[in-house]
Amino acid sequence: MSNEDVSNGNANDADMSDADTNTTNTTDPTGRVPGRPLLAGRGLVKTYGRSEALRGASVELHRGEILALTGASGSGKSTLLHCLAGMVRPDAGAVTYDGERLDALPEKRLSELRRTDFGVVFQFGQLIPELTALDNVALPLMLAGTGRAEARERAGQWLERFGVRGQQELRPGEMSGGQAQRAALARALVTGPKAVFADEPTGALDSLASEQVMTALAHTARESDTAVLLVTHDAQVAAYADREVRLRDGIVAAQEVTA
Ligand SMILES: Nc1ncnc2c1ncn2[C@@H]1O[C@H](COP(=O)(O)OP(=O)(O)OP(=O)(O)O)[C@@H](O)[C@H]1O
Repeated sequence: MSNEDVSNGNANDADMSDADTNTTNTTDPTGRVPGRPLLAGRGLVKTYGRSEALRGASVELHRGEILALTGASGSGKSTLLHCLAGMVRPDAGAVTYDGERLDALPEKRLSELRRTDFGVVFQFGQLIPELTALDNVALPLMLAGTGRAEARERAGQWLERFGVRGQQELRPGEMSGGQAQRAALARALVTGPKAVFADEPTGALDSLASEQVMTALAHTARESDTAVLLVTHDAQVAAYADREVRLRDGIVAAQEVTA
């Protein structure tokens, strides 16, 4: 089931109120969920030099929802994820997080929000190579003020939960790609974020490791009502999402229910 051009806003529609998004109690054919989204981008435009990465894309992410962003290489998926995660400021349009205009926040408040409310997982290299898996996962807790012993204990529980047992004292270079990626997920989730941004989290993994990572991510998201924005090229990975939004040339070309 697919709906063409259902969600491209225009930058003038960027301001969003509850009334905009709360007009129905039924899920529409695109799978869009009623009620105020946790995170929304409206009419997002981002240009790099002569390259128009986003040309007015709009997308909504709800609590507990796993949303796959798909599309050809260069269609703007990562740029959209970066705008929604507050890592890149759009040239036009609005990003609203929990009722607050994210794109207009001062850098200090934005960094704080990213630390407290968001988790990120990328394709490669986000673990600190000098630290063990345990210390990598404990780090965000320590940065948030948790003491080292408690942070390490909680990190150990998260690693266990993600099936990283017996390798907690290994450094990332000593682990398999799948184990390292599950440790990276544990690190993204250990602080209890409301939203997780995963850009090709399984891009460097074989299909078994990819399945293990996605199962762990989907399970935790459901259990803790965490919203997940997932950029992927892989249809098998996108199948873990509740909904798929397909980008083409910087705008939303289609969205459909996948679950
Ligand atoms: N930091 C940047 N500097 C210059 N151009 C950029 C930058 N980031 C993205 N672009 C350009 O914007 C367009 C969209 O890129 P983006 O990475 O968002 O697409 P994508 O769909 O994630 O691609 P891929 O699947 O290949 O990762 C591309 O033409 C890209 O070259």
